[in-house]
Order: sequence, then C-alpha cells, then structure tokens
Amino acid sequence: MSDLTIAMPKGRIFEEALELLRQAGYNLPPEFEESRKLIIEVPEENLRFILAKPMDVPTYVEHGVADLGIAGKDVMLEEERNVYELLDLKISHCYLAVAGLPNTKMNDVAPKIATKYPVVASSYFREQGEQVEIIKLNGSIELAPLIGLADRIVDIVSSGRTLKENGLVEYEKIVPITSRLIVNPVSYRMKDERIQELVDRLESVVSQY
Ligand SMILES: Nc1ncnc2c1ncn2[C@@H]1O[C@H](COP(=O)(O)OP(=O)(O)OP(=O)(O)O)[C@@H](O)[C@H]1O
Ligand SMILES: O=P(O)(O)OC[C@H]1O[C@H](OP(=O)(O)OP(=O)(O)O)[C@H](O)[C@@H]1O
Repeated sequence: MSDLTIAMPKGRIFEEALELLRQAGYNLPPEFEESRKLIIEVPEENLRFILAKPMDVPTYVEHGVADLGIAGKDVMLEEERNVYELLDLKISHCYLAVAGLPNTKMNDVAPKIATKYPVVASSYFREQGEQVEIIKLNGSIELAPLIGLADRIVDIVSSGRTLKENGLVEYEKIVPITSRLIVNPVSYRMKDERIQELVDRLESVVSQY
C-alpha cells in the first residue's frame, strides 16, 4: 500500500489535529510532540507527515507533495489554492472580524486596513463598496490602530482577549473559521479508497462533537 502524505500545520492547530487523528484510531508516536523533525514517517499506518507553517499547508497540497493537509478556513480563503475541502474538522474555532479603536470613524478617503489577510480583507471591503488601502502585516495586528498605522484591522478573534486588553472593539464579523481537511485533486482520484477511509474515520470522531 502506498503511503499517504499529510501536511500538518505547526502552531496552535497542531495538538488538536494530532488528537483528532489519534481518536480516529491512528497510532501516532510521541515523536510528534518530542522532536524537531519536519518529516515524520509512521510506517505502521502507511502514513507520512510533513510539518509546515499553517499558511503554507495548501501550497504543499496544491503541488501534490502532500496528498492531504489540515488548514484553517482563514488560510483557505486567503490562499485560494486549487485543492478540495473534504471535511470540517470543527477544531480551532475562531472568526475573522473588522476591529479598531472604539468610537472612531474610518478615514473618508482610502482608510487604512492592517491585516495578515490581504485577499480576504480586500474582497470584504470591495463587497461593502468601500475603497481601502490594505497594509499587510505578519502578526501583532492589534498594534496597528494603537500606533496610528491603520484605521481598522481585519484579524482573527477567538476569546476576544487580545482586542479587549488592547482597548479595541469589534465592528463587524466577517466569517466563522474552523480547520478543514483538504486534498490534492489528483491524489483524491488516484488514492480514493485510502483517502475515503481516513475521511470516514475522522468524520466518525468529528460527528460526535
Ligand atoms: N486565537 C486563535 N484561536 C483559535 N484559532 C486560531 C487563533 N488564531 C489563529 N487560529 C487558527 O489557527 C491557525 C494557525 O494559527 P497559528 O497562530 O498557529 O499560526 P500562525 O499565526 O500562522 O503562525 P505564526 O505565528 O507562526 O506565523 C490559523 O490559520 C487559524 O485558523
Ligand atoms: O481573541 P483571542 O483569543 O485573543 O485570539 C486572537 C489573537 O490570536 C491571534 O494571534 P496570535 O496569537 O497568532 O499572534 P500573532 O498573530 O500576533 O502572531 C490573532 O491574530 C489575534 O491576535
């Protein structure tokens, strides 16, 4: 049986995704938590994992170097890759929102929007009929309105703690986010039985949530 390669996101989704696979009956060694290796072979399960930056997971899957991957819906919307979404894993719940300083209006002319999600933010404001200037940042997005870099931010909100502790308020919710199981279209055709088995096993765990 040929191996399936799965691109796993390092960072906060990782533990939850690993737990899900273990609940689905895959015997994954403690090596996952303990080592710094970026490729982990699990021959007993005919699986191989690659550990990637969350934003890069759809890239590996689109290029077919991974058959499957786990990616946040935020990443899927931003990256617009040619992959299929197979399953909502219902982990890492959060949402994308517009936020800013309280009681402030956006600049009338080309208000500035700081975000890690330029594609999502541009399309959101286009749909609202607002012309904005997008400023791409890679993290600490909440800093932007505090320091005068932007009128608003588009960012992930989960508990709301980061907004609150920085004196920011949410203006609009854009889209709810959970993590998804994604697949390369060619792999899906060529390895359909193995992939379907994995989907079924994960689905039986996820449906209990
Ligand atoms: N505060 C949060 N609560 C729950 N899920 C989140 C939160 N922030 C992000 N996520 C989800 O987890 C995914 C990965 O987030 P994580 O913070 O680990 O990665 P990242 O910010 O891209 O990594 P890095 O900080 O290394 O650039 C996101 O794509 C999103 O789907
Ligand atoms: O609503 P909360 O529960 O506070 O979570 C939201 C925060 O989590 C994420 O940041 P992250 O920790 O990934 O840091 P970074 O984007 O600044 O690197 C996101 O960008 C928010 O800042």
